[in-house]
Amino acid sequence: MSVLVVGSGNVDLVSRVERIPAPGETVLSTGFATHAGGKGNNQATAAARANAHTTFLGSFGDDDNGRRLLTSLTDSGVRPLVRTSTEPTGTALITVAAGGENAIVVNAGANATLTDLTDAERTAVAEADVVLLQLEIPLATVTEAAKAATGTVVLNAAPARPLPRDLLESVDLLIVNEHEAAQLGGAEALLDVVPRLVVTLGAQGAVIHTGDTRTEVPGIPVQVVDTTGAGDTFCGALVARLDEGAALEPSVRFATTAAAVSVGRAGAVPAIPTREEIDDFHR
Ligand SMILES: Nc1ncnc2c1ncn2[C@@H]1O[C@H](COP(=O)(O)OP(=O)(O)OP(=O)(O)O)[C@@H](O)[C@H]1O
Repeated sequence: MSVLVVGSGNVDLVSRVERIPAPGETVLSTGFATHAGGKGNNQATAAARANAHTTFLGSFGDDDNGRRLLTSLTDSGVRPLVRTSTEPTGTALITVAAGGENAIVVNAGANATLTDLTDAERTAVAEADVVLLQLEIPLATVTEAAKAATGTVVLNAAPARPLPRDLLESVDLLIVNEHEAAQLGGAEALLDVVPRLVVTLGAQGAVIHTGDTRTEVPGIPVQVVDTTGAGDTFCGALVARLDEGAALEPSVRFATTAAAVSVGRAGAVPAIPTREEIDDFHR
């Protein structure tokens, strides 16, 4: 069994400030850190740490940030199938104010060059048992991968944007948060096109929609430290369980536990739990 994640990799450059600077203004940072990020990178990491045999297909620059992402992926057990672009590795410049307010500038960089899959890339897509996609790479590539897949196609439609019908028709399972669900026309409209839908509800957990059935999976109460990447942990863990042959409901319960562990810890990638940590959570 195997999971292929086709998606983005970014390096997050995070500066803490007293307040967000106004245009033209310079403020001094009170702390700085860089982290591996991007939804594709995070979700591949989550799937691999949950024990799935995971490959990541993406595009990084020939630069220190790209090498950093590759190291982060391989350290988590992900097999990288990564192009080297002449564009720089994607970055997110994140400014976080003391009150929690933030201002973010994203440069897609190499992620935007992940177009026109090569024969080897199409073969990897076709051979995967589960293909997991998000929307931080060109939409045409997401659609191309969804159509080339022969296994289960899971789309996390984030960040939200209008989706072509032929993409949705290739999706077996759609995962969205409640804002994305609303932006895409609501659960009922989506279920006209996709057979299975999971809507995540933050601390409340998630709802599974399949045909006429609606199943609520409650969130697990935890002391919240940092919710960054909770959605990515949820998606990666969910596909790891699906890939083992588990049904959707137990897979969503497993993902809810994994995401709860991650919100109890700081950061995105550092907070993503291993299989052992997820299994131990209830003991
Ligand atoms: N405060 C919380 N307590 C427990 N679990 C949480 C909490 N917040 C999120 N989760 C878990 O993470 C899952 C995804 O969270 P959410 O619905 O906020 O998605 P998201 O908006 O994509 O997340 P993010 O953008 O913060 O990564 C939820 O379904 C839930 O299982």
